[in-house]
Amino acid sequence: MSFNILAINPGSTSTKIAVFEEEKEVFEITIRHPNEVIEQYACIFDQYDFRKQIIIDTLKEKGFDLNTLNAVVGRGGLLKPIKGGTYAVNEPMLNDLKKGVLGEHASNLGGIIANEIASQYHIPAFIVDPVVVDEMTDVAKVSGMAGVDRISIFHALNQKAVARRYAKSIGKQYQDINVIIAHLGGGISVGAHLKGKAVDVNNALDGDGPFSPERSGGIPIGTLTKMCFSGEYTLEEIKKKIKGKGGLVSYLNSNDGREVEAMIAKGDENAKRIYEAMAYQVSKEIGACATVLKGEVDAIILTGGLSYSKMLTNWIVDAVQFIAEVVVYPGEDEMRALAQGGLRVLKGEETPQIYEG
Ligand SMILES: Nc1ncnc2c1ncn2[C@@H]1O[C@H](COP(=O)(O)OP(=O)(O)OP(=O)(O)O)[C@@H](O)[C@H]1O
Ligand SMILES: CCCC(=O)O
Repeated sequence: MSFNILAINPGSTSTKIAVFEEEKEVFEITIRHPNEVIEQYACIFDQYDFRKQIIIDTLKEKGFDLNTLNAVVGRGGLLKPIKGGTYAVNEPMLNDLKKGVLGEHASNLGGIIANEIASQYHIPAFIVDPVVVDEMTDVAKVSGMAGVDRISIFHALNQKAVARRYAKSIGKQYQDINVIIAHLGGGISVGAHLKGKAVDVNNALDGDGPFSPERSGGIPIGTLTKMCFSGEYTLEEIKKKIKGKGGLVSYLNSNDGREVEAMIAKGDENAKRIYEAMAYQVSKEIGACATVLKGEVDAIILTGGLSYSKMLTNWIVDAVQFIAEVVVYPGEDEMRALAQGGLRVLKGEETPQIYEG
């Protein structure tokens, strides 16, 4: 018997859906949501009906028969910290996704919508490697200020998918290799993966690690603290400076690597300095991860949309190739990773994990 899986990946400006027949992608569709539509909703959960309906309508337009599905898999969101793997959607998870226990993220809707569609067709719903996957060692969690722990929030789904892909390419299992993975997207996360576990990674959502197209990354906290108490900014304004209007946006008013490269091509020296600084910070973070793995690194993997950029990846390769071979997997393969996570459970290769809440 072959299994059919619907994968749902809600992002900040789009919802991606894909149908897989086992490993084979039948189709993938990206439904874009213009800013003026998204802005009508006060919080992520308020978008639930609109996003669910648009998925069902799109599948109908495509002539796809939902009765042929064996499972629905959604990208999981800001749950309480959990270890990696495939999780069956359950009540504690739905409650936490609705409440946004760790905050608002479009992927909070993934599990909720997957569950709604799956229950109509009496099939299981799963989430796979949500952004809160936490495999950090105890020592990595110490921040330097009692009461403030370092937190693992990163592109777990894509990082683990590319780690498995690299392992397969060298005839090994993810559990047998040590890799450093830099996901270079709208947000940037750099993870040290030790034998199948992301034992250290920067929190890509909250002022930690390298800056990214839209996020500030870690910045000098003394200066930030003064800004916070200057009376010049509201809490919301400061949060926006860290996430949304930080990074490339704050310096160059663009979150698009291609636009920045066009500025550089026209001779804009400041654009070059900032873009190179982003590569510099990513390289430094990779160097830090090499120490976490005590120098035993099989490969450094660059992935995410910015990895399409030769300019950026060349700077990084130049700085870190002394550590290990650098492999570039541009873009992301999250839809396949979601489907594969569901498939591993349907085939009995993995037992679904239970979210305790
Ligand atoms: N060929 C390219 N050259 C330079 N930059 C590129 C290229 N293709 C995509 N990018 C940049 O990649 C970034 C988006 O990456 P990606 O699509 O992985 O992000 P996202 O999915 O929006 O966010 P995230 O990866 O954090 O979830 C943008 O800055 C985009 O301009
Ligand atoms: C933190 C991973 C997902 C994102 O960048 O939004």
